[in-house]
Amino acid sequence: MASPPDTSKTTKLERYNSYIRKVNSSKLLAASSKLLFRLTLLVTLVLIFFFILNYPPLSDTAAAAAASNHRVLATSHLLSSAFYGSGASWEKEVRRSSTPRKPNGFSVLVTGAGGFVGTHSSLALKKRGDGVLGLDNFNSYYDPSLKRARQKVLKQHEIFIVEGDLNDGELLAKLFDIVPFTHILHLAAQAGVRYAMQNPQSYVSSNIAGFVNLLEIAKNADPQPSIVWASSSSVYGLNTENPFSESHRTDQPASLYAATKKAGEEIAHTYNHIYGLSITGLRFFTVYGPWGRPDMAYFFFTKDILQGKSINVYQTHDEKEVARDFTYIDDIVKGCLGALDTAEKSTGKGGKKRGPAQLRIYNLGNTSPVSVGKLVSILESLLNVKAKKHVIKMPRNGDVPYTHANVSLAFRDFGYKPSTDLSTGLRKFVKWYVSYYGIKPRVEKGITESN
Ligand SMILES: O=C(O)[C@H]1O[C@H](OP(=O)(O)OP(=O)(O)OC[C@H]2O[C@@H](n3ccc(=O)[nH]c3=O)[C@H](O)[C@@H]2O)[C@H](O)[C@@H](O)[C@@H]1O
Repeated sequence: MASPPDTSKTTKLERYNSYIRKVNSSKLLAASSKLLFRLTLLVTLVLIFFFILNYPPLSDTAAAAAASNHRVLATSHLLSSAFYGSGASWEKEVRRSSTPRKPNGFSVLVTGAGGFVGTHSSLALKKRGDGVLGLDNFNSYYDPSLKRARQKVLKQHEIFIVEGDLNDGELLAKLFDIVPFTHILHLAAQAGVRYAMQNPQSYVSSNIAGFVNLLEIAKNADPQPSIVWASSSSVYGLNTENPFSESHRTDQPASLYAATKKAGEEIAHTYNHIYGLSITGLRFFTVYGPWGRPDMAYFFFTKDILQGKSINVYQTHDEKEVARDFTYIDDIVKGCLGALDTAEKSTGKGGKKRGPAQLRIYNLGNTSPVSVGKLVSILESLLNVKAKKHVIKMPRNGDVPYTHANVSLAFRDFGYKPSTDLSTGLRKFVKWYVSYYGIKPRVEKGITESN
């Protein structure tokens, strides 16, 4: 009888193989569950991170605004690189918006296009046939819904705002890859004199680091654009000569805000000197008007007076009235366009200077200072409400007692001639304010009576 084949060896081998398979599969299982665990942990951490960044929601209080502002800047910086320009349609929008409609029209990058002066200037440029591309990070220094409402208006006029931060070099470089901008109107900034004591870093980040970043990109661009940018009357600081002329001292800033704007003027000198960038700085004097900034006195006085809240009216330490050369937005826009129109071409190419380039500084004011007390009484009559005034000594918060512009240089070079007095300008502002916030009936009488 034939003996059955000896299978003991193959059985052993099979058992051994099956053992190895089991070990391997349990190792695989362990490894994949480890991987799954790590992945879950990562996703949870990312979710927590974004939750923290976006919470609490926007608040009115200055402290919350400060924190929130920083968060938004940080998020916008992180997100913009990841999400901008994610497609052909985005690039198409960028090109379409920045293409001029008239022959020899400009192609202007307007930074801070969601801001007060940015919105008005963008509209004016677009209306006359220039191409305009906006850039804004929509931070929450003041109510972002107002910036979004301005963005809507720009969109209706076919102006596209790229959402991103000045400090995002990758984004800026990409924009210059797509569009050969002829000009930059640089209005993005951390504004406000008093807020600099609460959030000093935001001034350094926008007004210094952001400006340098923009100039770095501009100097490398081919063609190099001409640059017009917003400085501030606050650079005159403790200057006592009157009215303020561009030749007066600007080395005694009274606030960090003023110091960062003054730094911007010096930085502009450097980039002009080394790289041949054509740069014009405009010293704005307390700009006001429809679609204005809610952090400014005329704006929050209006809100507080209507709500029956008291307002603080500052006076100097020797009990004199505090006054400002309040300048209406339409005059400022004319000044911006005049500066753009007379800006010469930059002379450099690919980061190299090829000859001397234009470097200018101009005051854009109203040439007629008005006391804060008078501002309040104009508002009272327009709003038809008596203000609850607290006259107090100006806190030591960076404010200066008085501003007054001499604008003869801007008049000489581009015919700048402010034409709106404070009462007329405030009436236009109040008209806009009540219609924007839907409170027209209460103040209709005041606006019509003061017509
Ligand atoms: O022209 C400028 O350079 C600056 O103008 C404004 O700064 P400021 O003139 O201080 O404007 P507001 O903050 O609106 O103050 C206007 C006046 O009201 C006074 N004020 C402000 C706040 C307040 O509670 N009470 C009060 O009397 C201020 O002292 C000042 O005289 C802007 O906020 C700055 O961004 C800009 O650069």
